[in-house]
Amino acid sequence: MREAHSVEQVRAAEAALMAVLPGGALMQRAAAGLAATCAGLLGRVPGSRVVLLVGSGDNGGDALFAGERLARRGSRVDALLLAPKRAHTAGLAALRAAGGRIHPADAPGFLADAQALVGGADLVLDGIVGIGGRGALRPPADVLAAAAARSRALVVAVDLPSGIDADTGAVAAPPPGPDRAAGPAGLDAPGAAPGPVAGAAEAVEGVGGAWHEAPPRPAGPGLPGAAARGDLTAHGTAAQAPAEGDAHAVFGTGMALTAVRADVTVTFGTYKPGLLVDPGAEYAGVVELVGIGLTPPAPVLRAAQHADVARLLPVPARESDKYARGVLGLVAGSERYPGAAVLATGAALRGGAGAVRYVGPRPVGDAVLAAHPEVLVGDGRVQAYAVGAGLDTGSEARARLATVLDAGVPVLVDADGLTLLAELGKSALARVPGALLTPHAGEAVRLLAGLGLATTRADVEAERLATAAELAAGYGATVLLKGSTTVIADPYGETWANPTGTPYLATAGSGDVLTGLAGALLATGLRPVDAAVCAAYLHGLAGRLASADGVPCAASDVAAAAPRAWAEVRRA
Ligand SMILES: NC(=O)C1=CN([C@@H]2O[C@H](COP(=O)(O)OP(=O)(O)OC[C@H]3O[C@@H](n4cnc5c(N)ncnc54)[C@H](O)[C@@H]3O)[C@@H](O)[C@H]2O)[C@@H](O)CC1
Ligand SMILES: Nc1ncnc2c1ncn2[C@@H]1O[C@H](COP(=O)(O)OP(=O)(O)O)[C@@H](O)[C@H]1O
Ligand SMILES: [K+]
Repeated sequence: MREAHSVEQVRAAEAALMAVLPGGALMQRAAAGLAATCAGLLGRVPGSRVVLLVGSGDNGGDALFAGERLARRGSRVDALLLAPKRAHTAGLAALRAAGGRIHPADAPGFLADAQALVGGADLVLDGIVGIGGRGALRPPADVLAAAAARSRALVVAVDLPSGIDADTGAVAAPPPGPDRAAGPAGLDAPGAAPGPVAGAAEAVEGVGGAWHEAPPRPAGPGLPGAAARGDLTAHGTAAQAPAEGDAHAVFGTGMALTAVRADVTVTFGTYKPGLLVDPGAEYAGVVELVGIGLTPPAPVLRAAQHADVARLLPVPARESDKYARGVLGLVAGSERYPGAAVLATGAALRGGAGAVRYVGPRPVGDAVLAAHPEVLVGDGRVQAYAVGAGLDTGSEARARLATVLDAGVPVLVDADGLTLLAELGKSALARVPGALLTPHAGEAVRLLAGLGLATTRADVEAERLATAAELAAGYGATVLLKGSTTVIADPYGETWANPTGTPYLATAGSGDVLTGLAGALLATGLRPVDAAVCAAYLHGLAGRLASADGVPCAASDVAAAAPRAWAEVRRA
C-alpha cells in the first residue's frame, strides 16, 4: 500500500526528526537518494549533462546537494538559480566546490543561456519548489519548465513536480494577462509575488497570449528512459506530452507551463496526496519514494497495490453455497436503456458473488437472460443491491429505488439512481446499512446540489479528494468518485486514490461495468469502502488488459477482462 501524508503532517514529522538529528542530515539523506536515482536514470554518469532548476527553498537545496554528488561522479552540472539571493547557501557552496557552474537569474542573458542549457541537457532536476509551493510557477520558472518539456532531457522532479498542489494534485491555471513572459530578474524580482505577473520578455520570442499546446516531448535516445523503470510504481508513464485539450498548462507558443511535467518524481519520506491524484499524478510521471526516516501518523490518503486488493478479495469457503457467497440484486436498465443492465450483469457475474438477481422490466430481463443465462430474474432475497445504471428517472424508477433503500441490505447507488437520490436528499439513505455512491463528476455536482452546495464539474475535477470527502460526510455514505483518477472516501474519513486505469476506460458503459463489479463485491460482504477500492482497482486493471497495445476496447471487453485482472492481482 502506498500512503500519502499532507504537507502539515510531513512538516510535523520532519520537525520531530530534525530535533534529534544533526543539522542538515535530512537534506543529505534526501539528496543521496535523489542523486542515486538520477545516476541510475543516466546510466553513465561521467560526461553527462545535468541542469538544476533551483528555487528559493529547501527543495532547491536538495537539488544543489544532489548536483554536488553527480558532479563529484563526473557529470557536468549547471545550476540555474531562479532566486539568486535566496538560494540555499550551503548547497551552493557544496556544488561550487564540486566544480558545478552557477547561473544566477539576474545575470545578463540568463534566460537565453538557461534555455540553451536545458535544451542540451541529459537530465533536468526540478528543484524549483516542493511542499512549500503555492500556485502556478512564476517567471522565469514557467518558461524553463516549458523548455524542459520540449527538451530531450529526462525531467526528474525533486519531492514533487513544481507547480502542483502537494495536498490536492491541483495544477493552477496561469494568472490572467497576455504578457506572461519571464522577467530577467527571476524569483527575487519585485514582480515575483503570486498572482498576475507582467514582465518584459528577455530572449522569449513569440509570446502572444494565444493558447497553444506545448510540443510533444521527444524520447531521449541513448538514455535509459523512465519507461524502462516500471519497477518504481504501477502508476504513471514516461516522457509525457501535455494531454490533448490540456487547459491548465501552456501559454504563449508553448513557451511557459504552470507546472513542471516530470518523467520521474523522487519523493521524500512519504507520498504526497498530489502525487496520487490527477492532474498532479499525471505531471509526476513515475514516482519513487526515498526513505529519510520519517515516522508520520495515519495517512490522509492511501493507494492500494496488488497485494492489498488480493487480501480483500473474497474466496469461497470449502462448503460455501451460492447463497453463502452472496447474492447481488441488480436494479438497472429500462426499456430506454436496456444495455446498462446487460453490461452491469456481465460484470457482476465476474465479481465474486454466488448469484446475480436481475430486478426490472420484463423486456430488459429477457435481454439480460439472453446475454447471461446464469442470471436469476425477478424479486427474491439478496445480500446487497446495486441500483441506478440505465434506470431512468420516471415513476417506476422512483418506486424501485424506494424499495431497495428500504430493504435493510447494503446498497450501491449509481447513475440515474444518483439523480433521484440528489432530489430525495440524504435522509433517503437513513435505513441503508452501508451505502456506496459511485458518481462521475457531473453526478457529484447533482449530489452536492442535493446538500445545498452549488459547484461545477470543473471544480469537482480540480478538487476530487475534497469533493469525495464532502459527499461522504454529507450523505453518510461511502463515495467512489469516478474520473481519470478515481477517488474513494468513506464517512469516517478513510480516503483512497485508485492507481490503476487507462483513458480507454472513457467509453460508454464502462461505469455500468464498475457498478456490477462493486455491487457483487458488496454482496459478498465486503465493507463498502473495501468493495469500492477492490472494484475500482480491478476495473482499472481490466481496462488496461482490454486495451493492451493501445487497442480501444468496448465496455463489454472490460467486463470480459475482469477475470484476468482478478488473476493478476491474485498472483501477487
Ligand atoms: N524540511 C525537511 O526536513 C526536509 C525538506 N526537504 C525539502 O524541502 C522542501 C520544502 O522546502 P521549503 O519549506 O523551503 O519550501 P520549498 O523549497 O518547497 O519552497 C519555498 C519557496 O518557494 C517559493 N515559492 C512558492 N511558490 C512558488 C511558485 N509558485 N513559484 C516560484 N516560487 C515559489 C517561496 O517563496 C519559498 O521561498 C521539500 O519539498 C523537500 O524537497 C528535504 O530536504 C528533506 C528534508
Ligand atoms: N480519462 C480517464 N482515465 C481513466 N479512467 C477514466 C477516464 N475517463 C473515465 N474513466 C473511467 O471510466 C468509467 C466511466 O464511467 P461513467 O462516467 O459512469 O460512464 P458510463 O456512464 O458511460 O458508464 C469510470 O470508471 C471512470 O473512472
Ligand atoms: K520540485
